[in-house]
Amino acid sequence: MADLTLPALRWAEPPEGPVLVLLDQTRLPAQEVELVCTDVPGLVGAIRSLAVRGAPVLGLAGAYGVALAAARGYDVEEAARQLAGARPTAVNLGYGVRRAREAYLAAGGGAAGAAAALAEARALHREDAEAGERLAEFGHELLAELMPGGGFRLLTHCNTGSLVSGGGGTAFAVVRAAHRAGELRRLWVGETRPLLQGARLTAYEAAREGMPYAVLADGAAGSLFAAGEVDAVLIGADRIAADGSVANKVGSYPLAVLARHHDVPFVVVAPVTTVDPEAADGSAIPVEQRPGREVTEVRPGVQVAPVGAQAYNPAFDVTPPELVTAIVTDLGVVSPVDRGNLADVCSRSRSTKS
Ligand SMILES: CSC[C@@H](O)[C@@H](O)C(=O)COP(=O)(O)O
Repeated sequence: MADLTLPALRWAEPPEGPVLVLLDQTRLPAQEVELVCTDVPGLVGAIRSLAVRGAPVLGLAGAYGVALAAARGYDVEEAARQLAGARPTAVNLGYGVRRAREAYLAAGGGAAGAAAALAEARALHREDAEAGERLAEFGHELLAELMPGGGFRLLTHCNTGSLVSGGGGTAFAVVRAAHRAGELRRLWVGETRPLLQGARLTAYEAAREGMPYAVLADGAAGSLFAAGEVDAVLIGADRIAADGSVANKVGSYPLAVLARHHDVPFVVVAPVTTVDPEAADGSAIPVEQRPGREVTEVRPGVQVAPVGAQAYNPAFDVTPPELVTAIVTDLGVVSPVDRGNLADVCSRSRSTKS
């Protein structure tokens, strides 16, 4: 099977010095353009503008960002602080920064520290790709248990494919596994207002894979459920609290409510690096508020609301554990209402992070 995954980022060492090369996700699907980051402010800007986005790959960007700062002789502590603060919700960003920074310090800084930070970023990259393979396997098995016989009609939100990871992604990796097994009847792709990660990015990845997919306006999800057209919802996560509350792209929570009303499984797919055992519940998860113009404009400079309109633009919402059927992690599938089980995953996650 051809490898259709897209490298969201890569480290390169041209003669002018090391760089982090990003596939600029703000330009997809119209253009496949690379964005070359030579310094930390450039990378922080790319993270904030969503040129690179999605929880696991933010962890990689953070780790490579520390390696970049170290390799180019910048102040690594300041770089780590700026990178970790670039976006607040995805716990993976701080995790990636921390791992590379600790490797740098443990090697004594300088050139040895720079080499250690890069080696750590590369290790995280490999681990994330491996985690994606396990997510696909466990998630695919879960689909077969929930809906024996295949022919799945799956609804997803935002973008969770290879653009968000060092490998095949999270929820989209499960969809891909079902598709490759000939079991995907339809992938419903929520457009994901306001920045359209579903319509622009998930549809782009689905098209590359030759999946039977259709894009819907977010507001059309209700009538789609009512028509009995959805067998399961599969989404990713930016941070999962210890009680199983799931922060993900805004619009996920309404889908969970709809899924419960229509008795449809609502499944979250995320590596354990996305579990934050220090967040006791959803109220402890910081939700990023983004500029109102993302809502009042259809694209930069093209206003759809009256000039001066106020806007409410949280980037994420939090789904309470009682609405989540299952969380597929790379260590296994857990039910968030079974607290003991999730606590066990959290503690295994903690030991792999230390
Ligand atoms: C593994 S992908 C899970 C989430 O990171 C994804 O669904 C999401 O909400 C990304 O939001 P974004 O604002 O595009 O970074």
